[in-house]
Amino acid sequence: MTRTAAAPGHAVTVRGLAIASRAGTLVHGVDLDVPAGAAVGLVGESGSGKSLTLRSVIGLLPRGVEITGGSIGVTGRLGMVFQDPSSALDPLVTVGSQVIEVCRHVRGMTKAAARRRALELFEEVGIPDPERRLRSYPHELSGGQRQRVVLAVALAAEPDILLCDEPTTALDVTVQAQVLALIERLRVDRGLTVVFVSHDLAVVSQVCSTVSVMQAGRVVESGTIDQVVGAPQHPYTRTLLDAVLEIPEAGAP
Ligand SMILES: Nc1ncnc2c1ncn2[C@@H]1O[C@H](COP(=O)(O)OP(=O)(O)OP(=O)(O)O)[C@@H](O)[C@H]1O
Repeated sequence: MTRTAAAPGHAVTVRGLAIASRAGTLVHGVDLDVPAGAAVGLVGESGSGKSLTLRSVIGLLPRGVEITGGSIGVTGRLGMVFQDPSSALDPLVTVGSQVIEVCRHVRGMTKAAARRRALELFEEVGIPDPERRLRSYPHELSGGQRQRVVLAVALAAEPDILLCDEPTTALDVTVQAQVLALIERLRVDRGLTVVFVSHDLAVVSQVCSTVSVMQAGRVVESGTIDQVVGAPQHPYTRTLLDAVLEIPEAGAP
């Protein structure tokens, strides 16, 4: 496996990525192009290889799973947001300290500067009463607020590229929409590049301009959201779309 810079104008370029465990190949020759500043989705059912593909970009594969072929190009600093905000945060440390730690150790700030920065980051991600919230423990916050804290922790390292693995799946629908809107605002305001993994094509459509559909470790279709949702070419994409269309609209009879 070779690690290089991304292709010109891109934040991430993956070519022919193969990932395997002792049991066999899990991801087969995946290509992915993520233009700088864009939001690109990876969608597919559980086990299709989305998470392993995303994790290989940041070099965080589980034990016993390794990259066996291909190349990954990255230009910029990477940050990652996981599905479950509870496991991403230390339950015994105040949420403010968790952001301050990153500012101090990754950005080399003094304690006072790191605290000021943590306050700014809490404001940026829309945590109400941020001064007081800095002193809260994770269990004292709602799921949506915890995921905002997780975003603040990720942003504290000043990433250029945010890798999101099902960041809203554990949240109820209204809160999910708020967190998706926040990710979109952060992308626009900060010029972040976003790679967004979800099993839900509707969620990906809210954040991303292009999407790759994965099935059984392969990309079976990719294109703009309009192309993939409007005129799906692969039968598996149609199955994913049908699953979305079966969900009744809120307030529908
Ligand atoms: N630690 C591991 N050891 C062995 N196989 C694994 C490991 N993690 C994942 N796999 C296998 O790799 C394949 C792809 O998993 P991956 O987590 O990328 O799928 P996914 O599409 O992200 O699904 P999910 O949303 O459930 O995480 C699956 O068949 C899974 O069983």
